[in-house]
Amino acid sequence: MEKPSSFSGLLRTKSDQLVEAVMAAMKSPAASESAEAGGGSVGGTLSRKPSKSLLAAGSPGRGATGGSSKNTHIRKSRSAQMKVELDEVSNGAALSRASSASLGFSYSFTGFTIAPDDIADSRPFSDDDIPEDLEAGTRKKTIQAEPTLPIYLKFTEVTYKVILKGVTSTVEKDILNGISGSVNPGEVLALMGPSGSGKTTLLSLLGGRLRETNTGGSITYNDQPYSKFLKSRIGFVTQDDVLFPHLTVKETLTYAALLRLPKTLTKEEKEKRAIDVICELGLERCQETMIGGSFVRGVSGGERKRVCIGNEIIINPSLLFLDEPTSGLDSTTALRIVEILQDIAEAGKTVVTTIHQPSSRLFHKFDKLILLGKGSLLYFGKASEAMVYFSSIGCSPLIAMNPAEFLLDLANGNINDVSVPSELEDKVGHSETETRSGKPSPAVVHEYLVEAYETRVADIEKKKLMVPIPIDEELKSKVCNSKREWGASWWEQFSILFWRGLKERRHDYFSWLRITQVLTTAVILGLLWWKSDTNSPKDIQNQAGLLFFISVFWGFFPVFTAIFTFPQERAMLSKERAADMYRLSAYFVARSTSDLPLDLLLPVLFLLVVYFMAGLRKSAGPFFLSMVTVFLCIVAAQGLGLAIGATLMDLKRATTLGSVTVMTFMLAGGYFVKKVPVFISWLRYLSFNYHTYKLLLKVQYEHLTHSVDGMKIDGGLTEVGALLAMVVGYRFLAYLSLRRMKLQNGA
Ligand SMILES: Nc1ncnc2c1ncn2[C@@H]1O[C@H](COP(=O)(O)OP(=O)(O)OP(=O)(O)O)[C@@H](O)[C@H]1O
Repeated sequence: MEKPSSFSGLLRTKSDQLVEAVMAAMKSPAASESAEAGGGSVGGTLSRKPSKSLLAAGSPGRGATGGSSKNTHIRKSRSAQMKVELDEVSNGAALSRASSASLGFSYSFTGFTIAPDDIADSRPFSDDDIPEDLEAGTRKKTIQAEPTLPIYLKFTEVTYKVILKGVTSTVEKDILNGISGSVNPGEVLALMGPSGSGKTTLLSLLGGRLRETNTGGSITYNDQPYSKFLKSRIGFVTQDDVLFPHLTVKETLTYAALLRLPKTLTKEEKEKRAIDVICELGLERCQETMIGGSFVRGVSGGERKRVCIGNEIIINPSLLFLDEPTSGLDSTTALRIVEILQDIAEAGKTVVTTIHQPSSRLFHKFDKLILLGKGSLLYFGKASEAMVYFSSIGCSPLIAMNPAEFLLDLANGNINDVSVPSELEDKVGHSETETRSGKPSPAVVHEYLVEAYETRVADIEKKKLMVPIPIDEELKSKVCNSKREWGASWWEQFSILFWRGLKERRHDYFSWLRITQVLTTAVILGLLWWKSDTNSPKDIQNQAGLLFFISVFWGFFPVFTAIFTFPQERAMLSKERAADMYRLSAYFVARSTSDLPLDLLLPVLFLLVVYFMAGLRKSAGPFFLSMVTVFLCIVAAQGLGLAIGATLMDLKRATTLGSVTVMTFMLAGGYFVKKVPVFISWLRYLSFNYHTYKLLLKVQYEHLTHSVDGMKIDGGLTEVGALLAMVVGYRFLAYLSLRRMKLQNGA
């Protein structure tokens, strides 16, 4: 084919041809079929590569179906005739091709107007959006070209309910009521339905992310139940973009590659894979840009979504689940994302996606469709046959509308612009609104649609699900393998997570605010205790106040910084653990040590200022021992913060408990209360302030006295032992709490 002078030039030429083809289609039913067939090739030229659904829509088989349903309608009424034309639009896809080719201009003929939604959806790709090499056809599309284990997903009579506990009673709520369907390698299944209809719940169940006792029915992968093996074969893009805001696009994908790709690949090969995914998703221009978040400006919403998809497709998954990948994106970006999904499916993967309100262009790109309404199945089958099915049960749009909009209206029970069969019209109730509108209530429409699907289609579809999948037993049994395959050894995981943690928090790391805060406190303390001496017991007591403050200061801050560690990363941890990216122990050790360098640098600066300004014991030994004591206090206090955060996983509750604990430990630290009742005196042994204070007293005054202000100065080993036990014990508690969280999530 002759190369057009520009991409938009090509589109304009083809759109003119399409307008003619569509006009011919509108004039005669027979001509509509030939127009469709002709349109197929045009549509193929329009998309960046021949789209499966467009080509399929142009096939004689599908055209014939659209034609026969149309003839039935023509015999009915004038409004039915209108419907016929609309059916032709949606089923034959000729007009949808025309609308996508019309590229933003509206046209009206024979009383038919392209729906405004379609026009809005028909914005052209800008030439800038098309990478030059791709446009010229020199770049080979490589998305996920490597073969993977094909996975056939089948689900029968899937149910899910939640138990809602009220103050006085417990209520069971059905979220899904017997959903059945299937999707094969090479296909994209779209889950559609109004908000709250159960799309996310169904997707989570299919993706193995929701495995609770209150589920029913069967979900099989190559006719086998879910196994741990699948965790590393499934990509799951969640509705919310869970990414580290301070990593760049390239860093995000590189760390994902290093952690998730199999050990058989070298580090260089994994890094190259990340670059390939960047190119394949068209993220080259923003690869060095930070992801960004609520407070940091970063990549755009569409780019962020593509990074999320990249994070999952980097492992070349056999099954890819996406929860509303196009929400909040403009129609052109949404189209690009759906085209990427098509590419992935065409490479032999199985793709399931929820979608809120796709434009007509997007709708025609899905192979299969599930329409849910209030947790019940209203339609499962080929997306291209959805309109035919609803026509067959007497529901068709009365005005031109995007098929997805029509289906969502139906699923919502809104039949304002929909012709309905007489049996449904007869069910108009006596309520004021129903009498006024002359339409049955949404609940009645819902009931009718559920019943229609149950009686006309469900059994046929269920029988199809009984047919064994066409792959050999060896491949089927692979899915049953419950052995986990880690992408990296424990040490590699630790080191990758450690460096990732450092990079993510690099902006915090040398935060001048923190350094200024610590130095200012040190200077104020130095001035208040300026050149203090130890000539008398009273002077020693005065100086001891400074030592107690140091033990409180370095016990307080680490608790409150560590409390945030796990609750803040909860979503990321759940997501990555669900994908078996690393061992929890590797993450835990990396995360709890990656902040240590700065946490230990700040007290050095602090002590250098305070120690010499306040005139503490001037020799190297006491200085370094004081430093080690403060280090021990910090690491023990951090342990407590980690344990509280990991146990509660809720910042509000954790900070409340943290402040009560820190205050109690400070009071039991031995400075304020001298005569503690015996029954509560054990509390001081739990206080890191108490042990730190005793050690600091020992370091400063053991050569002068045996006790300071009633505190006995002794060997110090007990205090060191107690602090070390806290360092390990609190961390162990934090680790166990994280494990428990994992079990609760079923990940
Ligand atoms: N754990 C739960 N407790 C109570 N209700 C729940 C729970 N999980 C889901 N639901 C309810 O189940 C219904 C379906 O939720 P789901 O998130 O699957 O809907 P959705 O179709 O994905 O909605 P949206 O399009 O708005 O994301 C909603 O009414 C939701 O409130």
